[in-house]
Amino acid sequence: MTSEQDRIFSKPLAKVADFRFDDKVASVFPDMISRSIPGYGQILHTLGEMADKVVQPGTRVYDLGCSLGAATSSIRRALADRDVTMVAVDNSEAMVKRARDHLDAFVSPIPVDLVCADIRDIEIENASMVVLNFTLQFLAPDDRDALLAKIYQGMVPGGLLVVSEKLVFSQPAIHQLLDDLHLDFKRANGYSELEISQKRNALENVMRPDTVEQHKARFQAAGFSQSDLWFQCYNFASMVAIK
Ligand SMILES: Nc1ncnc2c1ncn2[C@@H]1O[C@H](C[S@+](CC[C@H]([NH3+])C(=O)[O-])CC(=O)[O-])[C@@H](O)[C@H]1O
Ligand SMILES: O=C(O)C(=O)Cc1ccccc1
Repeated sequence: MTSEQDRIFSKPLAKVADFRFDDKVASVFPDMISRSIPGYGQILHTLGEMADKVVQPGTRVYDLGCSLGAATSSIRRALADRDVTMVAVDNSEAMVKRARDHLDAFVSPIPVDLVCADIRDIEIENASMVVLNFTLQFLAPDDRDALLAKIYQGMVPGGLLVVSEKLVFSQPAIHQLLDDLHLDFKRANGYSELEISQKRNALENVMRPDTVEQHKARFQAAGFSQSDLWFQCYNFASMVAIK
């Protein structure tokens, strides 16, 4: 369960391949994500606090695109001995393999059904909380509406959906400013210009962020009666939607 420093893009690459959640990425993931996403730790902590308020007994909590299970762990810790089942899903075998060890390291009576599957293919049932923590942006844009509709259908009344994402902005000067601040955040966390630009190229075809307006319209189209932003740092945000 050792986690190393992310140096994946530190050497010049002849050709930058599309970013994949493979073994190499999984082995450095905690370091990579905490040095890349401003507010990541704060968001994880708050997911636990939100769970404490909204999760209903006898229901399920879903963590979709769970990677190593960081959001699941935070929520599971906060829920202590509540009568709930957690379902954590990721389609990267490398991630799921390691997630098991991370989850086993914390003793809890709350069972976690850890599934290696595409979140577009799984059933969602009896959910009082669903988390998409930086996952929706990796889905083909055309598949996003259907996923949200499926989540809505599988939730109990009063259930909470949390969606954290990188954002883009329709106003170009705002976009530039917030993107620059994010790049400074990565520099301050020790990433070189080469690492930053090669990773950016690798993500170009794989991660397609939406505007906050697109997210809000999607929540509404899926049926959610209320939604809003609860956290933003630069071009990274987390939103809540309530059934
Ligand atoms: N269609 C899909 N089906 C299942 N999993 C998918 C799919 N597409 C992508 N993934 C998975 O979504 C995760 C996105 S990372 C989430 C961080 C985590 N939530 C965290 O709170 O630490 C975010 C990031 O790296 O920026 C990866 O593990 C992918 O394998
Ligand atoms: O690194 C970045 O610039 C990102 O936008 C976020 C990210 C973090 C971890 C894996 C993939 C993307």
